[in-house]
Amino acid sequence: MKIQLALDRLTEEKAFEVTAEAVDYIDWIEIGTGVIKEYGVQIVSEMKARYPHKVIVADMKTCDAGKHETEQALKGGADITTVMAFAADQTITDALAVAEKYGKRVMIDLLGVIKKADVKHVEALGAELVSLHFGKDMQKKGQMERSAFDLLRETPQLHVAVAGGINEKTLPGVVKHQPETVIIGSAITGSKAPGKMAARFQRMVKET
Ligand SMILES: O=C([C@H](O)CO)[C@H](O)[C@H](O)COP(=O)(O)O
Repeated sequence: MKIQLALDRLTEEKAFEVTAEAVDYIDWIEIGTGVIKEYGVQIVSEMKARYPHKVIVADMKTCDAGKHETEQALKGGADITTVMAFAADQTITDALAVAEKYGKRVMIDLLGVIKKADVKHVEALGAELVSLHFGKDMQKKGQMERSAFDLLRETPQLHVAVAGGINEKTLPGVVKHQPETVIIGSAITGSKAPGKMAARFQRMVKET
């Protein structure tokens, strides 16, 4: 199981500082949506230049202009870019076509999706990687339900990442479902010792 470090709500300086501390214990580095909005795709390029051997995820959360935004992210150095599942079919297929051209990937963000049929639909469009996502604002009023994974029951071929308030307490419940990737943001970036915290998550993932 891989760990994707989500760099959200951080200054550029802090994002690189946290990454430097945590990088040995994580697999994928995500440049969060807000960080991209603040600094542009340039920060994705800088992260790739700094860590060429790491998979860089640009959390673009594209919901329109799929071709253009996917080009921006992947040409900018991302290995994976995110597109919202609720986007138009054309947005998703355009993004997937660009990713194929570059030999890279699109992660379809299932934020807000509640029907298995919608997951089947994005799979039918060609998606192979999705993220089960309990959003930041949703986290203000609760946490990911244990039943969240039911959404993926009819699409077992999909590669799955899981995100949304994952911390030391909730990680075991997530790991039980054996997603390929756990996306962890604030539990690492908000820690006083991000490196130690990332190492702890790595141990937990390996042991469970
Ligand atoms: O995608 C995310 C969110 O929508 C903010 O852009 C986060 O990367 C994801 O939720 C992981 O962060 P934490 O919830 O802080 O672990």
